[in-house]
Amino acid sequence: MTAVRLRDASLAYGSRVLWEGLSLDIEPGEFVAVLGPNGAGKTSLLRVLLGQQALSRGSVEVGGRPVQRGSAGIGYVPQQKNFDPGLPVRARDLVRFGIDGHRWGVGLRSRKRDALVDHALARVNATAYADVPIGLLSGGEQQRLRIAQALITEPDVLLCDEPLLSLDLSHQESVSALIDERRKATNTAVIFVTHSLDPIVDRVDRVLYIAAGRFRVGTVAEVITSEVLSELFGSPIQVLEVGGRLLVLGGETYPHHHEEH
Ligand SMILES: Nc1ncnc2c1ncn2[C@@H]1O[C@H](COP(=O)(O)OP(=O)(O)OP(=O)(O)O)[C@@H](O)[C@H]1O
Repeated sequence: MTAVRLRDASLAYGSRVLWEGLSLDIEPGEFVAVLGPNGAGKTSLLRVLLGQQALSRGSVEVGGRPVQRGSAGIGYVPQQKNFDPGLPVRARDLVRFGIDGHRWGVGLRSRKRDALVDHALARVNATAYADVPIGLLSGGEQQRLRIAQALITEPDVLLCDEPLLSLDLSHQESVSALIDERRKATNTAVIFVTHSLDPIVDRVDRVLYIAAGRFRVGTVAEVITSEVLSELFGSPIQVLEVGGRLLVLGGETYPHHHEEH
């Protein structure tokens, strides 16, 4: 069954159209990166999939059903803000909220919950700091816990909003490897909003690039080209390959790593 299906979907706030005519099927286990300049409507797309924002037109289904707020079939890693160092919440408490905040968890015995939390912590290699207050952990460690929280209900779809923001290179690599391993192990579809393709370019199956009220969908090689992006932005964009990286100049400047294709 298709993990996410959008049909002729449009989103406008008043007269401002963020995107329109978006038809897209995302398959189980597929890794889709969502790119675009600030304000293009990337987070709004995630909000649509979460059932927090209605489409202006068209339809959206997740797991073959119309989207539902609070569905256990969707895991969500929100845009990162570091936790306050004094916050009296341990790592395991944060992960546990992934169960307690859901109808999914109603009726589960306490021992069963503890076992699920331990398992989720182990899967993201966070057992060693399970009892540490989250505000004392590094950005990368905090991000692992958010991923554990999002995955504890075994969702079919994982939505990530800039999950690598403010992480150093080694944490960017380990967090994206973690997400990639998980989607392969459990066939979870991943929709990953990002400003930089660099850490995930080898992992993504397709890119959804949104700009100027329009969008393009395809592989990195199909979409990240001067021709396609200039047409999308409606102004000259240059995609340059420099030292094995792909640089997009104009519109907004993003460094993109590029593999030989
Ligand atoms: N509920 C709302 N009502 C009106 N306008 C909104 C609403 N939510 C978002 N917007 C506007 O829609 C635009 C798109 O917002 P969105 O957060 O989806 O963009 P984005 O692509 O995720 O941007 P960024 O890269 O900056 O995070 C923004 O200009 C935002 O101010």
